Amino acid sequence: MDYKKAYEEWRTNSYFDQETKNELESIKEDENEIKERFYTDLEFGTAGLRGVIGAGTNRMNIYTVRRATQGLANYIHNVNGQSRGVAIAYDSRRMSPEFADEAALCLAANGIKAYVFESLRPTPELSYAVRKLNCIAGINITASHNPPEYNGYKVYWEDGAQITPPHDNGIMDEVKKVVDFNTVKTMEKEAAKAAGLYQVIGREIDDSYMEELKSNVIHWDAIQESGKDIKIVYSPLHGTGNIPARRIMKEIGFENVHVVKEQELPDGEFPTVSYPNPESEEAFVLGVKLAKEIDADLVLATDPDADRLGVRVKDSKTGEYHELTGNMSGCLLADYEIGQRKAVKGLPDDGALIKTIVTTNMADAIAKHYGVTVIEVLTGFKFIGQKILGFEQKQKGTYLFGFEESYGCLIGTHARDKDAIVATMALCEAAAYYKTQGKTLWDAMLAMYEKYGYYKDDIQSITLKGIEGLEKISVIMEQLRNETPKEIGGYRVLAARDYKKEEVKNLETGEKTSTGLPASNVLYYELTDEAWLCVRPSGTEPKVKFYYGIKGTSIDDAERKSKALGEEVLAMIEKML
Ligand SMILES: O=P([O-])(O)O[C@H]1O[C@H](COP(=O)(O)O)[C@@H](O)[C@H](O)[C@H]1O
Ligand SMILES: [Mg+2]
Repeated sequence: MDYKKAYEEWRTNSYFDQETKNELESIKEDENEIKERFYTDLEFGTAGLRGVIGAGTNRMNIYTVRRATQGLANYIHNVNGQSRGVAIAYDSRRMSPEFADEAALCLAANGIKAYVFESLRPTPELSYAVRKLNCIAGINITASHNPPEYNGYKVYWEDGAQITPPHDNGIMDEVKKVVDFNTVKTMEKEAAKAAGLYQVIGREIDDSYMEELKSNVIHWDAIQESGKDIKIVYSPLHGTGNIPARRIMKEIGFENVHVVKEQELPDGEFPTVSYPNPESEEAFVLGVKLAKEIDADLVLATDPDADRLGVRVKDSKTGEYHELTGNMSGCLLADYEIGQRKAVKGLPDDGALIKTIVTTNMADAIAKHYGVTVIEVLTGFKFIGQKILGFEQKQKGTYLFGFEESYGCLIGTHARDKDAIVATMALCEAAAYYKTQGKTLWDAMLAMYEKYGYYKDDIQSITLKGIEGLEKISVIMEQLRNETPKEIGGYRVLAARDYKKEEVKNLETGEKTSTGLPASNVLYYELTDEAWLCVRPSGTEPKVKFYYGIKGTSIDDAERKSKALGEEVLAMIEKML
């Protein structure tokens, strides 16, 4: 893309507003900034569009949001779905309500009805609303847990999952075809409302969403018995979780919930953290502080769009609060949900647990224990959603549970994206259930290690921003791709999977087989002693991620092995930078 030409167009064309032009004027001496903003169009990644808010083609602003929506509208017309409408939600970020309205009014101007939530809502509720309202698609304006300068645009198809092939490519192609901004339609809100093309939604969807969640409770008896004794600290991290997470806990019988006041209200600047990711240590500082003051059993935090649930659980022996990673809380919930479902009503013959290629191998051990099939997909909850649709259509299988490496799981099939509200509900229920057995969630976690093995998984992510960062990430990937390591951290490489080439190479025999998954820029090394390492560029943040896992013989052994491999991985990264 000729970035100078694009920059000039945005500065001079009467289509763009004065504020945008002023912003662009202020960078006229900064060649690099101009290039960063205009060298490309913002592209769809793991979870739709995500970018820094500001003027430019590679930024999130009303023009790029309208353009993406015009492409979506064109695609909806291509498949003749215009009569079904599109559900739209947004989070607590800067510009989120404005972008939601821009999307709605672009759709309306294209004759497609928009159902817009009256105020902020979680991602999983939007996913639910798409199916509930029989919409053809859905949009959520959110950049999840990214830093405050970001916003984003998640796109859902009629099944309630984020777009995957063929719709993602179809939509992206339509977006690319929108080259002239004057072909992007919009209309006035009052006119859209009068024409019945802009409908506000809220309460009815909230109520039925809550009912759907509750239908997944297995042990009402346990909640009744010990729910009120469990003390919970909860933080919505300034996002959308506050109302729904508290509502579900209250409605199922957890009354002893203490909200982190400083993080209670929606605020797109996320003033108490540098970025609102429950996976970061700082997100839990205030929550754990409050937990210690009141002696809480668990600390929960949802990310701004409430699809990730972060967890800390109290160790009754030491009084310490242990972090549960996404893998750990995912396993805890998988074991509880599948195990208790089996005990209470039995499992379907074709029950399946869905994980991604970077989810812990403990998931496989759990599935094996309950005689359940494991299905592996690429990173991105959308691929788990895609499997659920497959089960509904023609593929054999019944969805039991699905989870990722990062925080994110889904209990039930009401939503087709990860759901931190239902996860909050299930985790509280599990805490109540284990309490009736005299155990804490941490005890349950320890019991799982004993039962399934001491799996420990971790990640090292390196942030590499901008055009230069992208290039570095691509150099790292190519370097590894061209020179397969024979050994990593003292473990021999048994097989190297190159998901881009869709190929698994057995390093001992030289034999090549297929990965069985669609092409994706991911490298995966199977190591001796059930260890592994996987490298992929993030599709939501300017990062390259190194995921790894080991299996130990005790907690201490696993800690030691994981730390050692982590150091080796860091040294490897250091060398490549
Ligand atoms: O950011 P969220 O909570 O929407 O989560 C999104 O990004 C995560 C990380 O993706 P990546 O490793 O490509 O950055 C994905 O696992 C998840 O499925 C996706 O919805
Ligand atoms: Mg999120």
